[in-house]
Amino acid sequence: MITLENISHKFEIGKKGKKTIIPVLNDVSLHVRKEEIVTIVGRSGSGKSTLLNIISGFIHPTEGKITIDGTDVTTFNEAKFADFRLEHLGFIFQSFQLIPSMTAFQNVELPLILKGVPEKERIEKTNNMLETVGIKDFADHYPSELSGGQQQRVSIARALIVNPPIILADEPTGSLDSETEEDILNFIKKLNSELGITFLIITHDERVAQIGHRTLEIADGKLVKEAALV
Ligand SMILES: Nc1ncnc2c1ncn2[C@@H]1O[C@H](COP(=O)(O)OP(=O)(O)OP(=O)(O)O)[C@@H](O)[C@H]1O
Repeated sequence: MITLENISHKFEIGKKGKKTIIPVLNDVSLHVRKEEIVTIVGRSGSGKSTLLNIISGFIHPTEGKITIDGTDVTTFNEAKFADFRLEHLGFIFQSFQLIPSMTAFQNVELPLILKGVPEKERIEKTNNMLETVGIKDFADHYPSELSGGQQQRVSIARALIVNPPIILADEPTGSLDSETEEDILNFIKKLNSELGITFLIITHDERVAQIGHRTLEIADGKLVKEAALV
C-alpha cells in the first residue's frame, strides 16, 4: 500500500552564505502491506514526522521514490497531491485538528463537501459514520463540548468518511488519558480487522507501538529495527 524506496531528506536552513544542511532521513526503504498496521517509533527529533510528511506529500524528499496504493506520487505537485490525498489517505493527529466553529457533524461532513458530494448523500453518509464511531448522540456538539476521546472519534470519522484505504496517524493518543487511549487503540484495531484499513502510526508510546503487526524504529535517519509484535 505504501512503498518508500531509498528516501533521503535534508533540510536547509539559514540564509545565503550561512546555510546549514540538516540531514534527517538517510536511504529509508519501507513497504507497508495492505491491511497491515505498521507503527514507527524513534526518539524526539529522529525524523518520524518528517517521514509522515513525506508520505503525505507535504514535504518533497531530497531523494527517493514513493508509491501509494499503486500510484507513483514522487513527482506530484501540490495540487495533484491534494486531490490524491482526498481519495487515498486519511489523517489522525494528536491534537485532533477539528474545526472549533463546526459541530461534530459538520467536521465529519467537510471532506464530502470538498469532494463535491451532493447534500442528501452527505447527510446520510455522515450520520452513518457518526454511528460507526459511536458518537451519533453528540452530532450537534462543538469540539469544546466533547471529551478528548470523543474528539478523537470525530477526527477518526472525518478521516474515514471518504473511505480511504490508508490512515496515517501522528501520536493518535498523545492527548488522551490511559483509559481513553486503550479505547481508541481498540477502535483502530477494529477498523483494521473489520474494514481492512491500513494504518501507519508514528508514536513515542510503547502501548501504541504494540498495536502494530510490525514496529519499525528510526534512529540517525535510518530504519534500524524491525520487530514483529504479534
Ligand atoms: N522545516 C524544518 N526545517 C529544518 N529542520 C527541520 C524542519 N523540520 C524538522 N526539522 C529537523 O529535522 C529533525 C527531525 O524532525 P522530526 O520532526 O521529523 O522528528 P520527530 O521524530 O517527529 O520528533 P518528535 O518526536 O519530537 O515529534 C529534527 O532535528 C528537526 O529539528
